[in-house]
Amino acid sequence: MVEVGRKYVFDFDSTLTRVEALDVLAEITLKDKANKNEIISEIQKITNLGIDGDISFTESLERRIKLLNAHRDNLELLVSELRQKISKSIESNKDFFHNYSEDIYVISCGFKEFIDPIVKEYDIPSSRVYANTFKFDAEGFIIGFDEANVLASHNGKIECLRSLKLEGEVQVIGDGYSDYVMREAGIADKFFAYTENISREKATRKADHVTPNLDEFLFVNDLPRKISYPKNRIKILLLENVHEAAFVNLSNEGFTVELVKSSLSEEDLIEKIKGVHVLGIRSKTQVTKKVLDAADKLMVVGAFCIGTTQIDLDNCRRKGVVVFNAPYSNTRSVVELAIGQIIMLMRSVFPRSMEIHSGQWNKTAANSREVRGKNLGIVGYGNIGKQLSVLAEAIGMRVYYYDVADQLALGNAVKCNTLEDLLNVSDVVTLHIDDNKANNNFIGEREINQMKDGAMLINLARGFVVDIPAMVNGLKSGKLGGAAVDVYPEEPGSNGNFITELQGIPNVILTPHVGGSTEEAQRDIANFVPNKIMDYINSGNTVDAVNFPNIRLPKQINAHRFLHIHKNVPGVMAKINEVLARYEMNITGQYLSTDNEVGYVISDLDKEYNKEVIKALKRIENTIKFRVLY
Ligand SMILES: NC(=O)c1ccc[n+]([C@@H]2O[C@H](COP(=O)([O-])OP(=O)(O)OC[C@H]3O[C@@H](n4cnc5c(N)ncnc54)[C@H](O)[C@@H]3O)[C@@H](O)[C@H]2O)c1
Ligand SMILES: O=C(O)CC[C@@H](O)C(=O)O
Repeated sequence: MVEVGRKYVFDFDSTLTRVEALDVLAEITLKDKANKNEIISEIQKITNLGIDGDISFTESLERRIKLLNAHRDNLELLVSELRQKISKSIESNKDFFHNYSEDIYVISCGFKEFIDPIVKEYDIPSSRVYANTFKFDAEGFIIGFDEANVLASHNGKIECLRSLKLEGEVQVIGDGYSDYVMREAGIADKFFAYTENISREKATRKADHVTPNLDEFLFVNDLPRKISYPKNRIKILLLENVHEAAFVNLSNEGFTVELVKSSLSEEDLIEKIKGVHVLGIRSKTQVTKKVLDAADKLMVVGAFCIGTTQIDLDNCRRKGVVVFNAPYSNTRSVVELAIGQIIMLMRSVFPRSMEIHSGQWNKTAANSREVRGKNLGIVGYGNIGKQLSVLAEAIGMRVYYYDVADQLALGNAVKCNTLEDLLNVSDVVTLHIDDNKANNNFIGEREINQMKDGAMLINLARGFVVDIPAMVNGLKSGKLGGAAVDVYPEEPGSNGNFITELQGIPNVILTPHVGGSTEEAQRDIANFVPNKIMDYINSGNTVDAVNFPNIRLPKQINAHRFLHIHKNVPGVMAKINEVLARYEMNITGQYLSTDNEVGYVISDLDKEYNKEVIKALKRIENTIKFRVLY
């Protein structure tokens, strides 16, 4: 045991449990009352006034007990409900209460009738629980409390703790001002404001340390704990207005998350990335070598989109930074937009719409054609190209496709052996090739000339795949009958002014890179990518990482997990096992995956370990990153 003589004084309501017990009791006793909600909110109001010290505690207790109208028989159900409502990190660190039982006290203004049975399961005996007791009438109704108990009076916790005459450093852990006062009175040495369930400004402002969970408390005290590094210490920076569900998902997991609406320039990101463990971006933010060099803590980059060429994937890998993306979430959205654009272009809807906006009625069938029976050329038959193929056939189009990879035709789609074959035959050409830099100016003057006269060109892939001046010439000369462009060689980092040579050309639909920007897609991405991030941080899983050896692992129970990322050179694995053997660690599972440059080894170990083993593992030559999970 680390610190001899230190004493830990815990509050009960909203600290050891996620709730205020009297609120739960109110739910039980008032469940059949018509005005239940009103009474409960009145009780909560009174509870908060008492906790923050705005009314005397005695008054708060008296008023609540009257409103509660509870009976002794209700207490059994209350205890069983409270058992389900132990704070998450208290529950996961039950061993701490077991191992330090002698040094742990509960001082609460709640009631022993429900606190004792709960904390007993955490090895805190009734003799170290200081709390109020109820008074019952002859029929068993709760009619009051023992007024002689110091805890029934204002700031009673001070007197209670004083009377205990505890020796050694006394640390108080609680959510309320009434816990802080013990520190203010000089009887406790430190006050930890416990915010896992509620954050009370009055308590956090005064605290020596704000602890969002027990993991953090154990971490700062260097005490044994369930997870080696508290999640609240993991900083996540989300840029480019990613869907707020991502913020909610990651915050609920306990991480510290910051949301920024726009992308950041390289210079600003270099400044901001310091201390960040996880970076979330979309297509605009460039994660360059310089950014990575400035990133002292970075473990993961989450691309909340499909494309990843904005990220220096190789340098990420070399630095042990794992990159995830969302390869499927927005594909349907892009496909639906493509279908809409095909129809709008073929019917010349935008010129007709522009005319009428400027006060002109031009009812005509010129340049207005059905899509039924027309040839659609899909370039890039991947996740988007294939879905589009199916939907386009469903509205009667004949689909041709071209892909550098050997892709199986869906439905009646016809595979073209060359791009030229596809361009020659298509009434509409739509681009869905990936964001590989080799695709720069993939469609230029030569390719446009290979298209049918008056054919349409759609680019929903990446701006740089089309030579814009060639496209402009094609449109102005009439070679192209129209175009829809969603992506541009240079796109702004945030909303505002934007100039392109394509502006003002008839039958050209311009959208600001919104192919994947639907509520459905963004919400799906905001679940998908955070899940990947959490899985990596919590278990070490790298399944679906775009730049890293993939390992899928079960969550380990009752084991320690060491994650070792190293340069893939001969002998590292042997050295890892040599160190583990030297420290007599028993390996219960070991997983290795490598690529040309990097090796990723996960070792599960079944016993308490000497901290020196960690230093020794970090010292192994060619180590890139090392992390202990639990
Ligand atoms: N506009 C938007 O908002 C938006 C949204 C999502 C995706 N995208 C972009 O759409 C594109 C397609 O996405 P996906 O998920 O279908 O990708 P994918 O990787 O599943 O498919 C791309 C296909 O293109 C093929 N390909 C690559 N280069 C080629 C070339 N030179 N010639 C022929 N085929 C080639 C690949 O073999 C692959 O089959 C990507 O560039 C992506 O970034 C844009
Ligand atoms: O949302 C974005 O910024 C990019 C959308 C799209 O281009 C993608 O790569 O998924």
